[in-house]
Amino acid sequence: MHGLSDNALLQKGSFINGRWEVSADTFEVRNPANGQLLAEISNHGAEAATAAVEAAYQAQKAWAALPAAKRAETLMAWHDEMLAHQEDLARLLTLEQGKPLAEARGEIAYGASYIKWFSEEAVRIYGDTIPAPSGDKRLLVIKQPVGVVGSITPWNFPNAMMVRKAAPALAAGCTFVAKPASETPLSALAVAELARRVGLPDGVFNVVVGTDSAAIGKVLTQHPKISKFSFTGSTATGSKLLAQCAEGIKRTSMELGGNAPFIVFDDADLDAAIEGLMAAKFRNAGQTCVCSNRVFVQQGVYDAFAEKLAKAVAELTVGDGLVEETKIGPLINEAAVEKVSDLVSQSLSQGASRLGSVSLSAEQQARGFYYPPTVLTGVSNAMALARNEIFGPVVPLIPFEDEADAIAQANDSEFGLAAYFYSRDIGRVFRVSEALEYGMVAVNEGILSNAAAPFGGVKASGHGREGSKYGLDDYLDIKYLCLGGMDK
Ligand SMILES: NC(=O)c1ccc[n+]([C@@H]2O[C@H](COP(=O)([O-])OP(=O)(O)OC[C@H]3O[C@@H](n4cnc5c(N)ncnc54)[C@H](O)[C@@H]3O)[C@@H](O)[C@H]2O)c1
Ligand SMILES: O=C[C@H](O)CS(=O)(=O)O
Repeated sequence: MHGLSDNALLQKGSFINGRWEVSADTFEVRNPANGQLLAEISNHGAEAATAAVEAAYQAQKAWAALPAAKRAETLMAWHDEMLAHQEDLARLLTLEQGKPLAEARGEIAYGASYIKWFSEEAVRIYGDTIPAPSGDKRLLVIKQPVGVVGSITPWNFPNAMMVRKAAPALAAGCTFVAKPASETPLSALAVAELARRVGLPDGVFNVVVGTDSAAIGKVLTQHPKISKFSFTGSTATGSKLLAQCAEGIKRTSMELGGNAPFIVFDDADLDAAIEGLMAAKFRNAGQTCVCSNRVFVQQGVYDAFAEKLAKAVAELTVGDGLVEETKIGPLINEAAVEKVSDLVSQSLSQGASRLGSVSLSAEQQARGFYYPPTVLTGVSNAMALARNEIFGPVVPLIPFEDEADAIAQANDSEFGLAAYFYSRDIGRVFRVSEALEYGMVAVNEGILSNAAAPFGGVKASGHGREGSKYGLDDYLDIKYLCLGGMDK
């Protein structure tokens, strides 16, 4: 079915306590490229989420008591299975989310790299001894898993966003209850099937699927046996869920929305900047949290850069992600197309101009949720495209005068996730990197994400870090031990 080699990877129920649970009530998953029905998935809610949390709680102490090397071994087996089934996982991902197959393959490898990274970190959860203030004491610090983790993730990276949380959680000795987006549950369920095959103990990793995200979310943010909630999604939803977590003083990680500036100084290598922008903007048809959202170009190179960019964008092929030549797949749904269209219309009415665009075929206009890659010039930081996360293949070009102007405009946003700039001046590289109010800054580079790096934002883009040596801290509690009477 659906061209899979291993049809058992297409699961349709929730994965709770090591078992597949199905319900008569179902919801549809459809291909955004053509509306094809892919599967009817069990529509679970609060009851299933509660059962998953209880199972995770029962499993957590035994999982944490395993030697870290044993947890690491199981995680690596999970990693190996993901790569062994990379093609099927990528195909499922493209079918339900729409991104080109090559990008989907990349997402599977990216997700697996977090499992590998944290299988290696699992055996390096060190504590401290602290010089005591008096001879009768010894001071120690140990780190312990926070407990049961609830997780909710978005549709744009349906494999990697969930795995990027599960890997450190399980490595730390926590257990995990995930709710994927109902637009794209198949990828999460396939990962759960691989977890079952490698022998993750029952209850350690659970996936609950359903359309009543609020009901499931209430359990994952407020159940007494939930210790930590980790969310990736929009800032609006993150804010709601953070408030729900506050009632029970849950630990949280929030990976939220972005509005990335991409700054091209007049001393930049323009061809390198074009290459970097094409990567930073058009990945997943512009539907990533770190996509460049506002492109600031210094006046002296504005026209030359705009001309080069228009040529590069005109080469982009739009189509079904399963077609190897496709570079730009569909957006996730009709509402996403309408949102991008509205932002472009508003900005044009506010004075922007359309420099270039790619034509959609009659079929693409009739079926699927396609939006043509588009370049707009004469945009200002006050226009709708600059004030909102576009989440589509649209590039607004905004001119700037000098370094101070670029920094001021780039920082004029409530978001603070990723920022990019191109300059060959080492003094400018340090001045601008330090002045930008973002959690991540890429210099002369368009792709900054990898498992070794601390991924996360500041301001309305959230808190916490995923990946890197810092990533485990989000799933560990620090315990201070004070040993007295040591002089007797
Ligand atoms: N910072 C990051 O790492 C990162 C990564 C990917 C996406 N994002 C952000 O996610 C957004 C796009 O994803 P989206 O449209 O799916 O976001 P969204 O916030 O609408 O949905 C995210 C998840 O939250 C669930 N959800 C929605 N409302 C809920 C509620 N009231 N209670 C519980 N769960 C609820 C959804 O079902 C989905 O699983 C963009 O803003 C993007 O920037 C951020
Ligand atoms: O959309 C958000 C993802 O975190 C993007 S990335 O693949 O991690 O760069």
